[in-house]
Amino acid sequence: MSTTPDPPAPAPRLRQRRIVGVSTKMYFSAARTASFVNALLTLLAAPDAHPLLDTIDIFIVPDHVALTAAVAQVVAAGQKVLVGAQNCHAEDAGAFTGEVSPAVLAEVGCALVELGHAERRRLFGETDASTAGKAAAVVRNGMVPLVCVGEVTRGGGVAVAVEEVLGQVRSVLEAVPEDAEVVLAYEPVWAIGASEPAPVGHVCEVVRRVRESEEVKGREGATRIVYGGSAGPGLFARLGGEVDGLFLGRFAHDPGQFYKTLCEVAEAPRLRES
Ligand SMILES: O=C(CO)COP(=O)(O)O
Repeated sequence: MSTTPDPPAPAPRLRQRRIVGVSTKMYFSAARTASFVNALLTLLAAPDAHPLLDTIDIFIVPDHVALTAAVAQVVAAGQKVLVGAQNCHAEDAGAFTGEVSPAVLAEVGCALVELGHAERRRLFGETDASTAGKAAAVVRNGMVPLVCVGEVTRGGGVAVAVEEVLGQVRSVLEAVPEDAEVVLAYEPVWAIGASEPAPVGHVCEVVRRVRESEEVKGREGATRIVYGGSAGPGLFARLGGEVDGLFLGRFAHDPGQFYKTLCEVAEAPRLRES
C-alpha cells in the first residue's frame, strides 16, 4: 500500500471583487460634486446600509478640480470609496502646460485613472498609443488604469466588436507590467449617451470573448472587465454575472440611483468563477 500523500487539492480560483463607479464627466459644478459625494458617503454609512456593500469596490471619478475635495471627504468619512481621475499625462513632470501629472494625482490620493474614454478619443484625438503611454504612467505611479474600450459603430456584430476592442486592449496591456492590475471598461461608443445600454446578449458575448482572449486570460495581474454606456439601476442582474461591475454616467448622477445600483451589484448572485 502506497504511503505517498495525496497531492494537495488545487487552490480555488479567487473570485475577483466586483467594482462599480460613476464618472461625473464635465456635468457637475464643484458644489454639486461635493454634495453628491456627501450624499453617497451618508448612504454608505447609514445603519441600514446594505451589508454586502463591503464585498465590492466603489469608485467615483469627478473632474480634476473637484478631485482633492472628494478625496478629503472620503478620508474624513473613513469610507473605502476610491477616487479616480478622468485623464492624465504620460509624463510625471515637465513643460506640459495645462496637463495633469499622474505623479500629482497619486500624491493627492487618487487611486485610479480613467483613460481612453470615447469622448477623449473622438474630441481630443487620443489614440491607442497615447492611451497606452498614459496607462504605463498610471501604473508607474502606483494607481490602477481604468481603460475604456469599445467599438465605434453599431451593427457590426460581436466578431467585429471583439476585433476592435482587442486591438485597444492589446496596446494597453503591452505597455504595462504583466502583474499590473487593470480595469477594462467595455463601452460600445454607440451606447454612450444613449437612452438605453447596449443589448445584454451583445455585451455578454463581447466581454466573454475578451476575457477568454490570449491577451487577457494569461495575464498575471488582475484584469477586471466592467460595462459602461447608459448603464443604470436594473442592468447588472440582466448581465448574468458576465461582467465584473459597471461604469456609470448620467443614470447614476443622482446619489440614490448610484447607491441603488451598488446594492444590486453587491447582491447579485455570483455565477462565474474568475
Ligand atoms: O461614458 C460613460 C461612462 O464612462 C457612460 O456614460 P452614460 O452612462 O452617461 O452614457
